Amino acid sequence: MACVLLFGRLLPFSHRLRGTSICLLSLFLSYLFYCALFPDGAIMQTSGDPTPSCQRADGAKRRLQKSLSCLLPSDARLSAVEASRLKADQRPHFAHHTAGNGTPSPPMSNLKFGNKKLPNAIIVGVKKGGTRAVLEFIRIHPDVRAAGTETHFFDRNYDRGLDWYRGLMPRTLESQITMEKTPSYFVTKETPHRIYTMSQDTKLIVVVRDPVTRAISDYTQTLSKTPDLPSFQDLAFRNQSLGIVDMSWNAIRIGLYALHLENWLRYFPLAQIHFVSGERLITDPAGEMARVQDFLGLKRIVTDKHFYFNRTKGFPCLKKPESSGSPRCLGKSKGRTHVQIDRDAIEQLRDFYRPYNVKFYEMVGHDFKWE
Ligand SMILES: Nc1ncnc2c1ncn2[C@@H]1O[C@H](COP(=O)(O)OS(=O)(=O)O)[C@@H](OP(=O)(O)O)[C@H]1O
Repeated sequence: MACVLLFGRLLPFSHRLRGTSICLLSLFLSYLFYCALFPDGAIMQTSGDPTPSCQRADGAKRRLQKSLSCLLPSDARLSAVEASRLKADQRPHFAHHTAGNGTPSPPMSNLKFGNKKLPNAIIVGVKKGGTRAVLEFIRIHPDVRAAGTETHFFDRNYDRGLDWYRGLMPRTLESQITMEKTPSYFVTKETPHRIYTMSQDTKLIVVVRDPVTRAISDYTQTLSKTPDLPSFQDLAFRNQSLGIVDMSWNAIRIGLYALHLENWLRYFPLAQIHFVSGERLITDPAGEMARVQDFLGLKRIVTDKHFYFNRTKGFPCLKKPESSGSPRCLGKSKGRTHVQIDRDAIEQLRDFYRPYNVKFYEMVGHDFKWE
């Protein structure tokens, strides 16, 4: 427009006519060029996000993927690979998603930004079973978003209310499921009823591990924080020569899986609880994660191509993601060298746990072979 006015002032009419035509033609060509570059209006969507990586447009396909991920707040942002998977797999995994949680369905306009929702699935235990590994492995699935830290809502923070709890959750798209993990839930008496009150459709995951190894792992962790702790044997036995185990010691009590499970089965059917083998999670993480994905109604996207065995750590770690970053192993507090416990004490504990383990195998219909 400025161009037309300028010509109008400076040039005679015939020149003006020609100048105006050139001006209009160049405007028209610019418009055509713009349309060819941004055929889907993606530029409108991404322009709201000042992140440089979101403004880059290199290729129509990649731009489409990016436009989806750029719509999310940074904590909910997906990699381009995840975004394309998400588009390909938009089926609802949890029919009860919203109604079951008492969370109203968000209006369509909110979908692109995601909403904080109460969890659909919770890893409820057990402490030192491998809960962090399961959470970190499942959350690479594009249809899963998880609270990073343990919320302890149903045991320590219940008085804060469900809105507080929901506030701790990441934003999710309607097709994504929300998860959290707090291992102490499994042994807290009130928790099953409280989760049931939130939603009786909540899916529960329990990572179980040989209770003797679990107890030693638990003790090793406490010792690392409290160096003057009494010996493992002093805590584990009321009278070691008589083989009387102290069931009131938490590290022992947590391993009585059959007893704790009874409490959960008062509220949830067995089919709604999935048990992950803590041992197989280390030897075959992809196999265990395939079962977790099936249980959650997710497409099997986390597979053996995501893992490698890190010899230094002695555990499976996550490979470098396609987009960026470096290979990821769990932190130093996962996979500690255990305190040496004498063989007799271990045998005594095995004898102690055997009937509880057998009962547990019967209850869940699976032999975990903790011998
Ligand atoms: N991939 C991988 N990397 C590291 N560690 C792994 C992994 N998979 C399972 N584990 C086992 O997880 C144990 C810790 O369990 P949790 O994460 O449930 O511990 S906690 O309750 O949250 O403190 C931890 O126990 P310790 O070996 O006794 O430290 C590990 O044996």
